[in-house]
Formats: sequence, C-alpha cells, structure tokens
Amino acid sequence: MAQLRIALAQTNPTVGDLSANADRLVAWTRDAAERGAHLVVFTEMFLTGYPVEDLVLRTSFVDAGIRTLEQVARRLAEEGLGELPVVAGYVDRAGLAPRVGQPKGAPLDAAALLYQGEVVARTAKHHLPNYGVFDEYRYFVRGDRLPIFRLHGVDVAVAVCEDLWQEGGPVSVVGQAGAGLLVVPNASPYEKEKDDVRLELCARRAREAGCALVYVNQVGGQDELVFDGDSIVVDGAGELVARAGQFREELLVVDLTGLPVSEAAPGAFPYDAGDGTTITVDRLVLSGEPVAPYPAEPAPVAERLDLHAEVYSALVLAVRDYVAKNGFRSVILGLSGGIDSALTATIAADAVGPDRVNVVLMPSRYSSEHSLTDAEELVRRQGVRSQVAPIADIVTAFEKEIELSGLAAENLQARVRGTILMGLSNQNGHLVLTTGNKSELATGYSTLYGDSAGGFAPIKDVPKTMVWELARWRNAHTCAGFLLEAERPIPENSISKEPSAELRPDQRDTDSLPPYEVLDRLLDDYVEKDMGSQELIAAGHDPELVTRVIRLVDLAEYKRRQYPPGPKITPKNFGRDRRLPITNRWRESTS
Ligand SMILES: Nc1ncnc2c1ncn2[C@@H]1O[C@H](COP(=O)(O)OP(=O)(O)OC[C@H]2O[C@@H]([n+]3cccc(C(=O)O)c3)[C@H](O)[C@@H]2O)[C@@H](O)[C@H]1O
Ligand SMILES: Nc1ncnc2c1ncn2[C@@H]1O[C@H](COP(=O)(O)OP(=O)(O)OP(=O)(O)O)[C@@H](O)[C@H]1O
Ligand SMILES: NC(=O)CC[C@H](N)C(=O)O
Repeated sequence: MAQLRIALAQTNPTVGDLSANADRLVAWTRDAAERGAHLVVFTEMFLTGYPVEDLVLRTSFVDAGIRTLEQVARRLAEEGLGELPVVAGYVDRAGLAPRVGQPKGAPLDAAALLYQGEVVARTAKHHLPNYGVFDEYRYFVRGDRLPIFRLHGVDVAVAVCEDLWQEGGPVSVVGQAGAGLLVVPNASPYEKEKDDVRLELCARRAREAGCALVYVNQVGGQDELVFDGDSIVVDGAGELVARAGQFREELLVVDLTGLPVSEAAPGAFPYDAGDGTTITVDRLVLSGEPVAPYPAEPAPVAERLDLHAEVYSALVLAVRDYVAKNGFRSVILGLSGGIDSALTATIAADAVGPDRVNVVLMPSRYSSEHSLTDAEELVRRQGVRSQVAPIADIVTAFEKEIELSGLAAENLQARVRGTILMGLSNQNGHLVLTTGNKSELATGYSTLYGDSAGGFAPIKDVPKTMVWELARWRNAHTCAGFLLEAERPIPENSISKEPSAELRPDQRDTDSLPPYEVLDRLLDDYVEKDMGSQELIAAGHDPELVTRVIRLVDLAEYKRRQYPPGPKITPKNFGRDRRLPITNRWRESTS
C-alpha cells in the first residue's frame, strides 16, 4: 500500500487572461510544493477560465491557450517545480498530439499532465453537457482517451467534470483498468438546489471505480455564473475524507493512505466504455517506487453553508468578481428606502467595501417620507457614500416640453433616475447596479431604460420572498470575507414595509401584482418547473391568476432580454437556463 499527498487547487481563474492564469498556476504549484504535495490538481479549463463561450471558436484563442500550456510546463521546470506533476484544464484540438501550427482540429475541453517541463499526457471530456446553462455541443467534440499515470507506485486516472455525471465513458473504464486514484478537474456552477448532489456523486463513482476520488472545482464569478468551489475528496468506499470551503479560494492538501500499488505495463489499451464507445487508456509511468511512509496530516473538512449563507455568499462573490474582473473600482445604485435596493447595497458593500459603494437618494413628488429616512438610516449604518438628487424639478422640466400622462408619466420618474445613475457612472467610472428581483423580472414589473438600466443586476435571480429572507439573514449573520462590519446593516423598516414603486400617490405593488407569497409560488411552478396552465390549476393555483400571471411572464420576454446580466442562484435563471422567443404567439390554454 502507498501514500500520496494531493493538493487541490480550488482557485479563481479569469476567463481569457491566459498569462494571469498561468502565473496563478505556477504560484499555487509552488505553494503545493512547499507543503510537500506529490500531485497538484487544478480545475477544468483552468488556463482559459470557464466557460469561454464562443472564444473557443477562435483559432487565435485556442492556439494561444495551447502555447500557454506548453510554456507553463517549461516554466514550472525552470522554476524548480518540474518534479511535481500538475493536472490542469485547458482547450485543445482533436487529433493526436495537436500542436500550434498543425492542421486545425475541433476544440476539446481538455486536461493535461505537466511533468519535468513537458506536457506528458492529455485527455478531454467525453460527455459534453448540453442542457441548462451548458452548450457544449456547440463548442467541443468528445474526447476518447483516459490517461493513467503511475505516481510513486499508484495509478492515477484523469477524467473531466461531466464525465463523472454520466454513466459509461472514461469513469467506467477507471475501475476496469484498476486505477488506484481518480482525479477530476471541474467547473461546476452553483445553484441553490444542487444540495449535496456532488458529494453523493463522488461517493457513488468512487465505489463503482473502487478507488479514491479527488474532485476539484472552480471558484469565482463569471458573468451569470458563480462557482462555489466545495472541492471534495472521498476514499474508495465513498467516505468523505476532505472538503474545501465554499465561495473562497483554498489549496486543500490531503494525505491519502492505503492506495494500491500497481505494476501494470505502460502502453495504450482500448476499453469498452459501456456507452457504445471505446476509450483508449494511455498508461505511463512517472515514478514506480512508493514514497517512504510519513505521518499523514489530518484532512480539513469544511462545513457546508446553510441555504441563506450560501445564496448570499454567491451574490457577494458574483458582484466582487464582476467588478474586479471588468476593471471597475466602485459601484453606484439608486437607494429608495425599499428592500431591493437596500439588499443590493448591502451585498455590494460586503463585496467591495462600503467606501466603494455610492448610493443616490432621488426623491420625487410621490416619494414617502420614510423612503428618504430609511435610505438615510442604511447610509448611516453601513457608511456607504451617498448623495441626494431630487428629481421633481427634472421631471417637471421634461413634462413642460413633452406631454406625458398616466403610466408614461409615471415611468418618466424611473427613467430620470436611470439617466442620473448612468450620468454619474459616465462621470466617475462607477458600475451601475440594477436592483430588480426575479419576481419583477418575471412579470415585467420594471421600467425599460428606467430602473432596469445598469451594468450588473445582483439579485435578478432572487425571488422577492427570498429577498426578504436574505435581508433578515444578513441582519443576523455575517461570514468570513464580507467587507461590511456594521451590525444589522439593513434598517428593519425597509424589511417590514409594504413594497411600493412610489411612481404615483399611494401606489402599492399589490395594485398590479398578487401578494408576493402567492406570486412566487406560482412563478416557481411556471418558470422553474415549466408547468403548463392545466398543471398549474391542478396544482391548486387560482385559474384567473394563472391566466394573468402567465400572460405577464410571456409578454415580458423582451424586457428580460434587455436586462443586465446577474448571478444565477436558482436551477432555472432567466438567460442561460430559460431561453424563449420574444416574438412568440404561443399561449398556454386554460380550458
Ligand atoms: N415586444 C416588445 N418588444 C420590444 N419592445 C416592446 C415590446 N412590447 C413593448 N415594448 C416597449 O416597452 C414599452 C413598455 O415598457 P415600459 O416602458 O417599461 O413600461 P410598462 O411595462 O408599460 O410599465 C412599467 C411597469 O413597471 C412598474 N414599475 C416601474 C418601475 C419600478 C417598479 C418597481 O416596483 O420596481 C415597477 C410600473 O408601475 C409599471 O407597471 C413600450 O412602450 C414599448 O416601447
Ligand atoms: N426615491 C428613490 N431614490 C433613489 N432610487 C430610487 C428611488 N425610487 C426608486 N429608486 C430606484 O429604482 C428601483 C426601483 O424601485 P421602486 O421603488 O420602484 O421599487 P422596488 O422594486 O420595490 O425597489 P425597492 O425595494 O428598492 O424600493 C429602486 O430599487 C431604486 O434603485
Ligand atoms: N463543466 C461541466 O461539465 C459541468 C457539468 C456538471 N453537470 C455540473 O454542473 O457540475
């Protein structure tokens, strides 16, 4: 039996920043070497970041990625790290040993083994996810090779992300080929009802393969996606050995003991993968001798966050990374005294620090007194930067030139606010945060070019009822890494008051929409679960409401398409997960 110390590099790449990702790979490998690791595993497509979308279709990008991989392999050796094998994801091209300058093959979602200055083995994802937020048939062809390399006597197999999720393919070959350890680079996005499905999956696959399994996941925000990390190690019986924290970078170093020593011959061997394909196993030997026994260090097992901590942390990381990775230093938003902008401001302050959050209080002729006082109270509690910009005179001046009445006049107020925020963004370089929630987005309850203006929408996938839950949660809890130090950062009145757009006297959201508890249950069934109208009625929803809400949702598609991006936290977000035609005459029938 043998021992190995594995370093799981749960780190945060930036899409398209090949050289920064390469630098990070070298730096984290150095840390792993200093901690005595025998193998370092980075995440899926680590060198390019994930997902790179249509960048994969650019020859220049894929070539640059392959070049970077080869350079980084050499650099590791030049910096004295060549003896430490590294597994890292990148984008390759189909065809044996493709190299820059050779005929172009189709892209592969690949992983490589770097050792002694060279790329010594390559593999690529076999099962391409093509559902939900994934479009991988558009980009990649499937891989058909499984590298198994002997490291200090232990045969280590490498498979990529979705290959773990599907029956058959490389992971089923791992057991047949008798590997002693399976390492899996991943880029698995966060969503709230994923629960502990990854742990169950790792445990099941480890038992099937009869070997320990190392699952390394990306962390960080990328446009609409947030990756939570939560990297996992299980033993061959499927028992949890180690776990990294969620929503934070971590080099998880784990001693695995009792690993089988292999003497299988090197070479390439075909295996029936059980899914109608043949996978070729490439066996190679890096080092046959087991390491001398050494005292194993206890493995860290991070506690999983509860639902609200998890969702809130996802939103904070999404904002922090969108701001930083897009080169902003600060954000700006309209603060109304209501709960949506209060929660958005709080998330922003936790993400980038209150001194980099700018809020504008923009009272109109219909604003209630508490709108201003609740907003001022939040400013006082959090220490964000604030200014007051009354809009009544601007609206009046506009109305003098252009005659507007009814809804058109009401919406003008939202548009004046949007214009002020965009003006201040242009002037000072702040990113405008849009404050709408998922219930509003679903029903089209926002003004185009008004409160829907902006660059990033932190709570666009959070239903209104959860907006309140998150606000209450944040008032009672904090997490390591949140930058806001205030106790109870959100004024209680912003949480408890009845929601209103305040675009006309005494307006209430319930003038246009059912109570949010009722609406959110219906939206969950219609949007998340895709129920038809008959099913909705059979599930107990009021038939008249079903007709009304379906109509609102269907007609608001054009508005959603013009809404800024924002982090996905539910199983079905508007955008990558739920894509419907705008021009669309299909209507659910209720009879
Ligand atoms: N299919 C289509 N494709 C492209 N554009 C389309 C379109 N259908 C309408 N349009 C355009 O959209 C316009 C209508 O949309 P829009 O101008 O937004 O106006 P609209 O949706 O009519 O009104 C906004 C609604 O949102 C509510 N609101 C506003 C602000 C804040 C809040 C809140 O509480 O957060 C709520 C407000 O009370 C009102 O019920 C049309 O005039 C037309 O220009
Ligand atoms: N008086 C105001 N001052 C500053 N911004 C405002 C004001 N009123 C509305 N806004 C901006 O427009 C957004 C839409 O607000 P509105 O009051 O219409 O409805 P809401 O969706 O209930 O939001 P909130 O809960 O933040 O009030 C707000 O979140 C805020 O960013
Ligand atoms: N990048 C991938 O292949 C991810 C797909 C996988 N099912 C997940 O969500 O984790």
